[in-house]
Amino acid sequence: MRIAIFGGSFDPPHKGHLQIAKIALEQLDIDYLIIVPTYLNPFKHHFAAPPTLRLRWLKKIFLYQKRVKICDFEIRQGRVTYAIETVTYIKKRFAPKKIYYIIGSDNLEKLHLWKSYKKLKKEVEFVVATRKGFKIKGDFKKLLVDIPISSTQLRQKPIKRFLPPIVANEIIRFYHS
Ligand SMILES: Nc1ncnc2c1ncn2[C@@H]1O[C@H](COP(=O)(O)OP(=O)(O)OP(=O)(O)O)[C@@H](O)[C@H]1O
Ligand SMILES: O=C(O)c1ccc[n+]([C@@H]2O[C@H](COP(=O)([O-])O)[C@@H](O)[C@H]2O)c1
Repeated sequence: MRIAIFGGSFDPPHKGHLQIAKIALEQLDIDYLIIVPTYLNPFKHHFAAPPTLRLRWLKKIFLYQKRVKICDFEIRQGRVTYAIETVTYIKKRFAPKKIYYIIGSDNLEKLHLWKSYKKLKKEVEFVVATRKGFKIKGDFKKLLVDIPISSTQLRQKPIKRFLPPIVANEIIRFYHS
């Protein structure tokens, strides 16, 4: 089996994430895309929406996509979880032949600081989604994403057109009422 892992805070999920998933399924030679919401990103200090709510939004969004799995491994840990732990778990659970790990280009600058980076690099092939304002330095497989939105912007301001329609109202209610 060949898979791609797409980890993220998804606080909230938005159309940039949807485009990454769509392009990954179209362009990477994978059987499954495994989306892994964080409990808390190792480089962040807090989340706004609780982990179980972010998990629920993702499950709703991808309900009918058979090649997408939402993995609650990190959320079940109830603490900061490192990508190397998640990869180790996924290797045991699915025994994949190939693992891609998808990140946006904004995450590239600090990628070398991820826990056990050297080991991680041997276990996975990083794939980088383009993001306006963040150049891609290095030789990575790329996903050409062009949705100029971030979760930060959506926490500050409700912009419905950038939200996944099925959960848009719920998300706006959570952050803005
Ligand atoms: N619009 C986008 N274009 C390309 N990559 C993106 C985009 N939005 C998120 N990503 C990437 O998807 C992954 C998950 O993103 P995350 O959930 O942190 O969203 P975010 O919009 O970056 O959130 P925040 O503003 O809170 O940092 C990260 O690797 C991030 O770089
Ligand atoms: O493993 C690490 O050291 C590490 C450090 C920083 C970020 N990550 C992961 O990178 C993914 C993207 O994070 P985020 O918050 O930008 O969506 C998410 O799955 C994080 O857990 C992982």
